[in-house]
Amino acid sequence: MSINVYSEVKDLKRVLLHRPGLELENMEPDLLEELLFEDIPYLKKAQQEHDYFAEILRTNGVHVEYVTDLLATALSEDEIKKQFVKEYLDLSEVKNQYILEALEEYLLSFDTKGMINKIVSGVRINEFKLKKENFSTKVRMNKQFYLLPLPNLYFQRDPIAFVGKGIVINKMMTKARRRESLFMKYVVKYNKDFEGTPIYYDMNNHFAIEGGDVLVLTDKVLAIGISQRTEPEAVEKLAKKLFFETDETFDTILAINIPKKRAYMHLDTIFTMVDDDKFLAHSKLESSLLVYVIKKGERDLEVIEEKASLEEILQKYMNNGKIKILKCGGEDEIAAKREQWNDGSNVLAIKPGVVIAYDRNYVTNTLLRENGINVIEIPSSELSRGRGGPRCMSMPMNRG
Ligand SMILES: NC(=[NH2+])NCCC[C@H](N)C(=O)O
Repeated sequence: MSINVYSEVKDLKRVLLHRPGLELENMEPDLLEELLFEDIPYLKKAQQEHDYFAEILRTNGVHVEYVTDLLATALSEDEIKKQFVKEYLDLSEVKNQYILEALEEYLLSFDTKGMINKIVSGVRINEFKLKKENFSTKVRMNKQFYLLPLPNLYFQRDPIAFVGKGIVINKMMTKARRRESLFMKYVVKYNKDFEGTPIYYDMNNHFAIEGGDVLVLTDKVLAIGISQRTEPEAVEKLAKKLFFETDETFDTILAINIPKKRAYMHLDTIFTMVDDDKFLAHSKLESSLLVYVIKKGERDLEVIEEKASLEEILQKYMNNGKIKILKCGGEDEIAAKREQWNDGSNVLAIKPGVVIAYDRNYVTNTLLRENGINVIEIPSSELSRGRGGPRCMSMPMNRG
């Protein structure tokens, strides 16, 4: 199977998801901020909503894969499984040797699927007794978890990004999510289905980048948000890699400087592509933006600073005078803010002009329809509580 992502809107053929599970039941109010949630979704409903989303994808001809299944296949050999657990624990906050040894033993006592589920849902302090204890273990264990859950895993958009025929394995900005990238790193390395997939960025790099900031506009142009989660150094490194060390067709990156705040989190929180010439964006984004246009020069990157509306910049660099930006929530300021908050701008295109959107954002969805977009709605009362929409919940592997 080869990766093929040269567009945000072309026919979606294969996609990566994670069905939310017990990790949501290990969230409690005191942990919410650290775990990047504002509220606790009700698991049973969240799963029903997620299954509906997956089914809509399937009925539209998209092959759905679950990251935990791909990982289980990758970890089928004991040695690889052990190596994964070691690397996973290295990325966690646990430093105490006795606790590390005990955790390793505990995790490896499960079969592979069970172990992966455990890693995702988190390990509570009361799950097992330490064989060796000392003063520091006592202090360290004065909390609820050895390993915190990964409640954000259902936002498969962020830990990696498939770009062209390769993969960007992200160094994630927050501690809460950093461990997530390891899943697909192991899949690409050890799951035969992904053999030969080139790696364009690795999570061991120092600078952060997250998939929600990476949009593949055409086979030439990428848009990457410089945001709360993605640093300019990471964009620069990726640009050099793509332009000069691969045979990819990309020659332009629009590095869009967006406010470094939670409401703007990733570029795709405020801006998604819905058709060959139509985008949906946060209503406040339209005016003037600073965009660094990174071009493939002869031997080095060439950077031009553009200060104009996003519409003008897209028209110019995508070479399409017809490009139009629709506003999330339309002209109604309150609706714009409400629907933006519930990821009204974060839709997933499955074909040019066909998108999957949360049903709750009805003002935006109506506006999309008035502009000729076919909107397929999915239920959203629980999934939306994690502040991510259909695009955040999915990672395309093949479009075309
Ligand atoms: N691509 C996205 N917009 N992802 C949204 C992720 C939301 C998640 N709770 C976080 O804070 O990381």
